[in-house]
Amino acid sequence: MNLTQIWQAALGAIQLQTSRQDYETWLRGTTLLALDGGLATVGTTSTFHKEGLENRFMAPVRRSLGDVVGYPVQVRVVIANGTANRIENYGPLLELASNSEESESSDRAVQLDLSSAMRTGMLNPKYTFSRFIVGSSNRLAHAACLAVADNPGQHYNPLFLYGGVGLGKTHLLHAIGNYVLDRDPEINVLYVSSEKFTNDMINAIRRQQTEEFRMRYRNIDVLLVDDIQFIAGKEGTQEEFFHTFNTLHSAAKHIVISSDKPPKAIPTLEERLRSRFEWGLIADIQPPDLETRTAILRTKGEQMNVEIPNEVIDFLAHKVQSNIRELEGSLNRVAAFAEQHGLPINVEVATSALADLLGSARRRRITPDQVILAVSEHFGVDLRILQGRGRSRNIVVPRQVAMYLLREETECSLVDIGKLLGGRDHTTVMYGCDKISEEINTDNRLRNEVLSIRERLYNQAA
Ligand SMILES: Nc1ncnc2c1ncn2[C@@H]1O[C@H](COP(=O)(O)OP(=O)(O)OP(=O)(O)O)[C@@H](O)[C@H]1O
Repeated sequence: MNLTQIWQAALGAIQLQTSRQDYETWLRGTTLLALDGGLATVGTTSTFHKEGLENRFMAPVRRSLGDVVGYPVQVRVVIANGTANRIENYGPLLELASNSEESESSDRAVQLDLSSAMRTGMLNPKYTFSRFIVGSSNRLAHAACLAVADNPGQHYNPLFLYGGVGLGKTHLLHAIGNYVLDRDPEINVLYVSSEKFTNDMINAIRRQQTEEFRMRYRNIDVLLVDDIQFIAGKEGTQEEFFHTFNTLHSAAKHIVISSDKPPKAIPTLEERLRSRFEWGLIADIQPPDLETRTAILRTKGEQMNVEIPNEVIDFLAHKVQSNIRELEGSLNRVAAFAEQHGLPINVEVATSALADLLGSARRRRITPDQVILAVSEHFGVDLRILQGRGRSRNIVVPRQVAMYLLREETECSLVDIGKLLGGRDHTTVMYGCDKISEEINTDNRLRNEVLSIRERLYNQAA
């Protein structure tokens, strides 16, 4: 076995003993760099991750590695950049991303000279690359946007960004526009939401100005379209956008599109548009990890010129996990609350300022029994059958949904889940979790079932 294979095998064993969140945060981006005379060198991405691994995971890492190689090993952790496999596949992009000094200085220029933003009339001068914190959740999207901004019309055309609410899609679209204009004010950049595109088109038809509308949209060098999912189901808009897309693309003009889901998962999107959206590069933005949330809070605090103690940053970063807009909002709220009441910023004050938000976070303390019961009631499947050995078809999906929700909503490991659901093997559990997690992207009915069980769980625990 080579180092990668040894590490994959060891990680597989560690994954069984840790919660999903811990695995994703501390172990996923690591690599085995060397194994020499019983000393294993494990690479991770930051001091923060190194300390986390050393403090919490040395025993399982040593044990699992020892089991794989068949002799006892000592482990040391080092910081090695670019360890995540997914990222290594994008070497040229990363080079650009790490070499972004130039973009930072030009971003500063954009902030000082607001005139370029005024000229376009719609770019937010604060949404620049230098104000965008990069972490494992958005590294690919950021690197791809920087590559496009550096050479519009060249690679990754179209660039399709997708991700959940408040994760930075709009910020990145504006950052491309700001960067491009800062370098060359003559370039014709247009940022538009798909709703605005639709309204412009409807107005043009009403006023019999469709030629002007087409001229406007088809003479652009860099077209940035936000929230394309709203175009779904609107046949006339899709038709018009299809022609706009073709005209721009064939003239080597750049198109960057954002959406809350990948092209395949946008319902009622015409096939010819879907396939075009897949021509270039599709990059996702995931919810930020703890390290990125911490960095965002630190930077926002500095930008607000307010000193935020580390324990408050840590507190907020743990409480608000899935939406950067909410993360920023919580920081603003704490600062405003402290100022309003003449109090210092500390964890106690933050707890008071965010009382309602923390109420909703408490809801998330869900037990495995609650999950199994909620799934059983939702699908009308007897608890004993759900937790039994039977494999009839009508049980398989509810049981896989239970596996998925136990993995997502509780601290259960794959092995624990297997025990709860009829003494199943961890690979069966992993297969079930992966299957549901993929299918809810494309199967609306299943997604709604999972959402409604989740809602029931959150309401119960509130
Ligand atoms: N990586 C980041 N670094 C710094 N700030 C960020 C980052 N990601 C998002 N933000 C900030 O979070 C807020 C929400 O981001 P944005 O509006 O770009 O999200 P979005 O993905 O477009 O959301 P929506 O789906 O609601 O349109 C903005 O103020 C943005 O500046």
